[in-house]
Amino acid sequence: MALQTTNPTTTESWKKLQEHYESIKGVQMKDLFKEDADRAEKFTLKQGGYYYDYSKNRITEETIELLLELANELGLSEAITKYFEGDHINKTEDRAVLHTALRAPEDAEIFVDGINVVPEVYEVRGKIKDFSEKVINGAFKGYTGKAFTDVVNIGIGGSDLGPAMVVEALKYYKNHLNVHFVSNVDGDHVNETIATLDPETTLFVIVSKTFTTQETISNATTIKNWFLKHGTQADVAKHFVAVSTNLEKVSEFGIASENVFPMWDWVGGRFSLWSAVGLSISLAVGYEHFDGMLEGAMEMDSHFETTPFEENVPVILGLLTVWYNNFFGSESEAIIPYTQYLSRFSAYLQQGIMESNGKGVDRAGKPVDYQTGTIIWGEPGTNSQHAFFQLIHQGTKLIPTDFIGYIASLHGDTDHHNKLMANFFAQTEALLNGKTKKQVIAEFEEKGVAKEEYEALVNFKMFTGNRPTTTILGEKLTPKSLGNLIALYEHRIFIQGFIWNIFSYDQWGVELGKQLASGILKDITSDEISEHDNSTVNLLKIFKGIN
Ligand SMILES: O=P(O)(O)OC[C@H]1O[C@](O)(CO)[C@@H](O)[C@@H]1O
Repeated sequence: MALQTTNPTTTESWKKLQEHYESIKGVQMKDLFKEDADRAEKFTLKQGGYYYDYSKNRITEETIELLLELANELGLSEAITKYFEGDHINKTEDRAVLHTALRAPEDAEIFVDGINVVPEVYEVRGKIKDFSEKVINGAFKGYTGKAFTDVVNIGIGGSDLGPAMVVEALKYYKNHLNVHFVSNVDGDHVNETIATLDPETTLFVIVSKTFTTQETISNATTIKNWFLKHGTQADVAKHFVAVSTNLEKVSEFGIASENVFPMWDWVGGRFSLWSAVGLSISLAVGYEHFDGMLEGAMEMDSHFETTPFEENVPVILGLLTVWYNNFFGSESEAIIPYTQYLSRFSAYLQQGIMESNGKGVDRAGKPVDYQTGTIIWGEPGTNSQHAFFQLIHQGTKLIPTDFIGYIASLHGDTDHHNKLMANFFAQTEALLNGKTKKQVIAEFEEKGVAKEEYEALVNFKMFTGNRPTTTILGEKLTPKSLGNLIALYEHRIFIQGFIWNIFSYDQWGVELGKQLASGILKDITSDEISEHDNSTVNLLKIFKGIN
C-alpha cells in the first residue's frame, strides 16, 4: 500500500470545513444548547467507565460529519489497520509502532517483520511479574541481606515521565516500597535523592532505550560510584537492573545479563510505560495493578480499532483538536485533571503530544504550510483555577480545555470531593455561558450598588463565554481506568498526526541541542573555546571566568 501523503488542506472536505467554519465561527454554544434539548446526549460518548461529553464545543452535527468526511477522504481506516498490524509507519526510522502489542491478549498474533512479537512480550511481562513479586515480598534482598525499602528509577523523557506519572497517579494502590525518580543531569537532582537513601536497601532501575542518553548514563554512573563506596563490584548485581534495547551497552556498564529487562525498537520512548519501562510502576503498586493498567489500555485499543468513527472516542476527540488548531487558530490545549493523583498527567502528555506532533515537514518530506502539533499545558484543578484560569476565561486566546474528573473519590471524603467536583462542573459551565453585561448590571443592582459606582467596572466583570471544553468524567481512578485514559491520548496523537500528514513517531527535533551540547562540553572542560556565534562565546567566557 502506498504511503498516504495528501496535504489535508487540498482535500474537498477541508474546503467544506473552511466554509462551514465561516458560517459557524460567530455562533454561540449557549444558543445551540437552547435550540437542541438533546445536545448533551447527542455529543456524549461512553467508553471504558468514562463519559466523554464534548457538547460544550463549538460544533454542530454538520461539523462532526465534515471532520469525519475529512478522515475518510484521507483514508483513516487503512491507516489504523497499518498502525495495529505493525507496518513500519515510523518511516524515518524504519520501524513499526506497536505499543498496542504490549497490552494485546496473550493469544493475539502481531507480526513485526514476519515474527509474532506477542510471545516475547509475555515473556518479559512474566519476568517483570516475577521480579516485582520477589522485591515486594522481600525474597530478593540487598547485599547485606536486608529487604528493599526504596527504588530509584534512573531515566529521562519517556524513560521517566510515564512511570513517574503513573506511580503518582496510582499512589493510592502503592505498597511499602518508596519509588524515587532521578532524571535531570543537574547533579542536584541525583545528590538530593541519594542523600536520603540507604545503599543496603535501595534498588536502582536504569531505564534507557538506547543506553546512550547523557543524563541517564551520568546519573547512573554517579549512583554506582556512590554505591561502590558502600558495597563491592559483586554487590552491584543485587542492586542494579536495567531496561534497554541496547544489551551491549548495558553489559559495558557492568550489569549482569539476568538483570536486564529487554524492550524493542518498535516501542517509542514516549509510549513505553507499558513495557519493562514500567518496571518501577510494577514495583510500586504490584504486578496485578500494572496488569490492570494494561487491561484498561487494551480495552481502549479495541474500542479504537473496531468502533465506527462517529462513536469512536479517540477519533472524535482527535478531530476536535484539528478543528480548533486549523480552523479557529488555537495554538494550545489545556488538560486539567480534577484529581491530585493526576498531577503529572499534563507534563507526561507534553512529551507524548509535543514530541510526536511538533513537526514541520510532511510525509512527503516537504515543509507544511498549515499548523500542526498543539502546545499542551495544564495543572490539576482546583490549583489551576487560582493560577491561570483568568486567561482561559477572559484572555484573548481560545484554549480548548479537557476537564478530567471522577465520580467516586478514592479516599471517600465526600465533603472534599463534592467541593472539588462542584468546581469541576462550574468551570465548564462558566466557560460555556460566560456572563453578559445585563447579568453583571443585575448583580450590582441586586446588591444596591449605585450606577455611577459600578458603571466603569461592568466591562471588566463580563465573560464572553463560548470557550470550548470537553468533559471526561470517569467512574473511579483505578489502574484499569488510568490505562484506558492514557491509551485514549495515545490514539488521539495518532489521529492528529495522520490528518496533518506528518510522522508522529520520530523525534529528530531533539537531536541538534544534544549534538551541540557535546561540543560545548569540550569547550567548558578544555582551555579552548571553539567557533560559535558571538553571544555563545561571550557567555562561555563569563561561565569560565575568562575576561
Ligand atoms: O530511553 P532513552 O534512550 O534514554 O531516551 C530518553 C528520551 O530521549 C528522547 O529520545 C529524546 O529526548 C526521548 O524520545 C526519549 O524518551
